[in-house]
Order: sequence, then C-alpha cells, then structure tokens
Amino acid sequence: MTPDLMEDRARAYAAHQQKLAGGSGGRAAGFGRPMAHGVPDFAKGVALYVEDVTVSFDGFKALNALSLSIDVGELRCVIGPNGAGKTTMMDVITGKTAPDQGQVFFGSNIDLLRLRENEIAQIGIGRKFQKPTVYEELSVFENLELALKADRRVRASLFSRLSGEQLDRIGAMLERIHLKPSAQRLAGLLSHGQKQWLEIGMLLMQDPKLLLLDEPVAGMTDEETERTAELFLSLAGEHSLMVVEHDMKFVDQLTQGRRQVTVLHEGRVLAEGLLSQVQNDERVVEVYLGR
Ligand SMILES: Nc1ncnc2c1ncn2[C@@H]1O[C@H](COP(=O)(O)OP(=O)(O)OP(=O)(O)O)[C@@H](O)[C@H]1O
Repeated sequence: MTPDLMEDRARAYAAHQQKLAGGSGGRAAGFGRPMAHGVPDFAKGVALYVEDVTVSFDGFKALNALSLSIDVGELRCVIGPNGAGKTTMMDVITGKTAPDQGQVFFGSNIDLLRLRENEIAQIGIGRKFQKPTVYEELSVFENLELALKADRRVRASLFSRLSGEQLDRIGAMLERIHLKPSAQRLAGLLSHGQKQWLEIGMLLMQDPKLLLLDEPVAGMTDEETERTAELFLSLAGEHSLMVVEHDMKFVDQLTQGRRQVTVLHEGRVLAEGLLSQVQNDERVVEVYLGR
C-alpha cells in the first residue's frame, strides 16, 4: 500500500462522510458539535420501537401496520419469505424510506421519522447490507483506521497519527472479528466471510447502539457462519442487534433456544416466539418454512 493510495482513499472516505453529513461548511464543520437531535434514552429498556408502520408503493403495502420492538442489548432474528417487507422495514428504520403512517422510536425519546439518513447513522444505528463493502486496496488495519477516524466523536484529522488508545481499539477489534493475523493483508484478498467480518468491524468502530444486519451469513462457509454466530453472541448485551436471515441453522445458533424470533409476512408480524414455537406454527409453515 502506498501512502498516496491510503491518502486518496482517506480523502474519498472523508468526502463521502461529509456528503452524508450534508454539510457545506468544510470537513471540520460538523465534528465535535453536540448532536442537535439529542441523545437516545435507553433507561426504559427499549432500543427500538416500531408502531403501526405502513409503506405503500403505488398502492401495494410493502409494510402493513407493522409493529415490533427490540429491547436494549437484545439480539433479535427476523425471518420471513421473500417480499415479506424485511428490507423495507430496515429502510424505514434507517431513514431511507418514509412511511405513510406509524411511529419509529430509537430509545424512548428519539423520533427517527424526524431524522435524515445521515443523522440516524450518527445517532447510533449501524446498518450492514448483504454485500460486503470494504476498501479492497487498503489493508484490513487501514480499513478499521478509516472507520475509526470517521467517527465524529473522536476524529481530529484523517491524517493525524493514531493515539495509543486508538491503536488499542483497532487491535481489540482485529481480535474480535478474527482478523488479527490478516491485519496487514489487503482487504481485497480476504475471503467473502472475512470481508463481512471486516465491514462489521468497521461499523463497530463507531460503537453503534443498534446494528441492523441483512443476511450476514449468505455465501459463508459453515465454519465462517459458526464464527459469525459467536461474534454476534458476543456483541449482544453491549449492542442491540436485528438480524434478518434465511439460514435457519444460523438462526438456531443465535437464538440458543431462548431468544425470540419475529416472522414477517405481507408487511406485518405473522408470529413471534422461540424458534421451536414459530417452526411449529402452522401459519409460518404454510407461508415460509414448509416450502
Ligand atoms: N421501491 C419499491 N417499489 C415498488 N415495490 C417495492 C419497492 N421496494 C420493495 N417493493 C416491494 O415490497 C415488497 C417487500 O419488499 P422487501 O424487499 O422489503 O421484502 P424482503 O422481505 O426484504 O424480501 P427478500 O427476502 O427477498 O429480501 C416486495 O413485494 C417488493 O417487490
């Protein structure tokens, strides 16, 4: 990796972040300022509250009076057939799609429907799309470094030297995502599963309170899937996680026979309960698991 390339990517990342922030006041303009929309209040134990949300596309209801909530520190799996509305639900939570009606709260006090996409990311909601997006020409370490320096709370300059504390944070993250031995490898040379872990690590560098993960183990080997389950289980408690997944073995590993699963169908919750309960629910078998 040449310093030029690193610098080039860092500038691109900074420009991207600035564009997301919607600011025209220069790169430093947004940094270090308190967030205008406040700090989420998790004292009541609720991380995410979705109530009666409807989204229509040309009259078709992709979400139809959807209601669900996720507790602080909870790991919730969401399953359901293609077209059930899982992606649309994540689009609403992250501000990409505005619903026709309903309420979406982060903690007990932050009305997400009043915030823009970039503000929702800044306030502590991280989203992982299905396909990994990492900087392939940068090393694993450099990818994490960029993510760390883009964090508005800690950022001084993209080109400043890392402090001892920052180095420690990156080191701890490398351990957590099983990539310590690959720290200096180019991200483009990683396996699909390793790229997914790296992107999750990049999200975690910004310490999101809620993580939305869309089919994180699609395309992974069995061993990678198992390690991903271990990683997510280690994150629960510290973070709240919503995992959309079709892989029932992975859902079983995550729920460990005791966590709730939500089944979406036709834009609303069809069933909620332990995996063993929803697997034996005739309605769920009919629309999803039995096919
Ligand atoms: N922009 C859009 N315009 C029109 N229809 C849309 C749009 N986005 C989603 N839909 C429709 O809304 C429904 C829900 O789609 P969504 O992608 O949320 O389902 P999903 O549960 O994520 O499915 P999958 O498991 O296949 O990813 C589908 O019927 C889809 O075709």
